[in-house]
Amino acid sequence: MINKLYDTSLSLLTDLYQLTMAYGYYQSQTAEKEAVFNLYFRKHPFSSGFTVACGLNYVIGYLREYGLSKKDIRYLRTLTGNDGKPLFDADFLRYLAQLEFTCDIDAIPEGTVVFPNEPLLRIRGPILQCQLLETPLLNMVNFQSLIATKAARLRLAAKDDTILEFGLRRAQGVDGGMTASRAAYIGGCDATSNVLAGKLYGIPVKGTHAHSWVMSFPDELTSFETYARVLPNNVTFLVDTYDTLEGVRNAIRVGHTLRERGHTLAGIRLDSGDLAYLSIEARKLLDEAGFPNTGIVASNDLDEHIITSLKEQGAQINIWGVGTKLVTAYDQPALGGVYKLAAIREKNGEQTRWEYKMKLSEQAVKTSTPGIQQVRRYLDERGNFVSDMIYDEELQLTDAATMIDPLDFTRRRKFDAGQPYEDLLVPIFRQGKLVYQQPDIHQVRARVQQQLAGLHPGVKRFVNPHTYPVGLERQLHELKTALILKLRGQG
Ligand SMILES: Nc1ncnc2c1ncn2[C@@H]1O[C@H](COP(=O)(O)OP(=O)(O)OP(=O)(O)O)[C@@H](O)[C@H]1O
Ligand SMILES: O=P(O)(O)OC[C@H]1O[C@H](OP(=O)(O)OP(=O)(O)O)[C@H](O)[C@@H]1O
Ligand SMILES: O=C(O)c1cccnc1
Repeated sequence: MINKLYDTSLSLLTDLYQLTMAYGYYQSQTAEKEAVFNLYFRKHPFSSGFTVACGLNYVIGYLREYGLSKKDIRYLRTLTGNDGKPLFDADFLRYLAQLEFTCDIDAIPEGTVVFPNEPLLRIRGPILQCQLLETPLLNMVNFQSLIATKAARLRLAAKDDTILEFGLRRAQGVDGGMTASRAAYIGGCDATSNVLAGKLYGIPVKGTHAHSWVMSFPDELTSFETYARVLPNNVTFLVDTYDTLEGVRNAIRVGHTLRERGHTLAGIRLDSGDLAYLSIEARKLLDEAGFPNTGIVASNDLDEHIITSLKEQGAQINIWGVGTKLVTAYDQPALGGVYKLAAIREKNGEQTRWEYKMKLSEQAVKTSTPGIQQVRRYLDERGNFVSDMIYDEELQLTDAATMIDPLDFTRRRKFDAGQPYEDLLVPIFRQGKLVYQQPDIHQVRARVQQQLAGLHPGVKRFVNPHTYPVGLERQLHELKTALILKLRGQG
């Protein structure tokens, strides 16, 4: 899908330092060393209690087409170092030209609610390949997860109302607009105004009309009459160009004509002023005139907090048009996902064994977790999510397990063998071959709502949400502690 937007190979969509490190691995004969990297984030965006995983579909599309083209190699040949000499030698460029993607990838499916420090993607394979993928995978997963989370929050605020995504004009460029429309639909929007997103992703497209339509006629009534004549099956009038409530009266006048011709006045749209007051007044006018089923759309810099407030004020709005603050993730424009090395397979004579790796940091939250990680989500008897435990697949895990709270090691939870669970990471690629049956976009969207239903309401509230419990399985915790002590020279 992503490759369709650009008439070029996207295999150079990476930071230069990935290529220089790849060159380093190649020249030091370690390029093929098996490694495991994890992609995870450390903090929810928007002070949210949850994040929605999104972007895997792009990752799959990217990796299926992976391979440097002749033009890519020609370009790399032109790169020079500080001394003006070529950065890469011819042997390395030949190696890159023949490079095929052969990694194993496991991932948490799109539409799953996820939490800090859980690997959303686990990449295992030759270290050179894993390294090259750091930047594109982060690029795809960070942004789409951010927007899907914002949209899921809008859905929580709007409850059963319709949400239309109107963001394309304010989005961060062409691809930002496209991926935002996709992620917004997955997160819970019902339709987009972005027609290319409709075509490429199968998202329903919807819209009203702009002020310019009204302004291009001598008066508002004529503009509404003309619109209704041409598009009688798509009538939602923007009523605030001159005077909002007068606009509603004009909409009602044309609504009667539409009705006589067998059509309906589907809606009116408010785009300025006090949306609570105006929607209540508009609702009264519409009801009194016999249009109780005509919808009221509101737009104008909306976000989940304004929608919540408008609902508390009794606003009579049942369709929310949301643009700028959704597609730009206005209050937090990036998710800080990272990609960290967790293990390398070392040779010891004929034997090989995993050597676990971790990054220490002055800040405890920035210390990475080593190991071949999997996430086990424990459920209660009704299928509600109880807690997530990160464990190491290489360590023997019996069905009964103890989870340690990473912020307070004295806090432990025991799960007995009968406790239902689901392991979240599923195989996506094996040896570079896709082994995953991809759900369609509508199934992913439905999954978000199923997942949100599994979360305690406290985790979903906007103000000081409850922290969903995520911990390390005891053996992994002990291994991590031992490794920290060793790296600090105290082990
Ligand atoms: N009753 C309300 N309660 C809370 N927020 C509201 C209410 N009515 C409108 N808003 C929000 O307040 C902000 C109003 O912004 P602003 O003052 O720029 O709009 P406006 O002057 O009415 O319209 P515009 O400048 O776009 O023509 C918008 O984000 C809007 O969604
Ligand atoms: O407010 P947003 O959430 O971004 O939603 C999209 C906005 O785009 C349109 O207005 P436009 O930007 O053309 O002009 P306006 O701001 O003057 O209404 C529309 O009328 C909305 O107000
Ligand atoms: O269809 C609409 O009403 C619309 C589309 C894009 C931006 N604002 C509004």
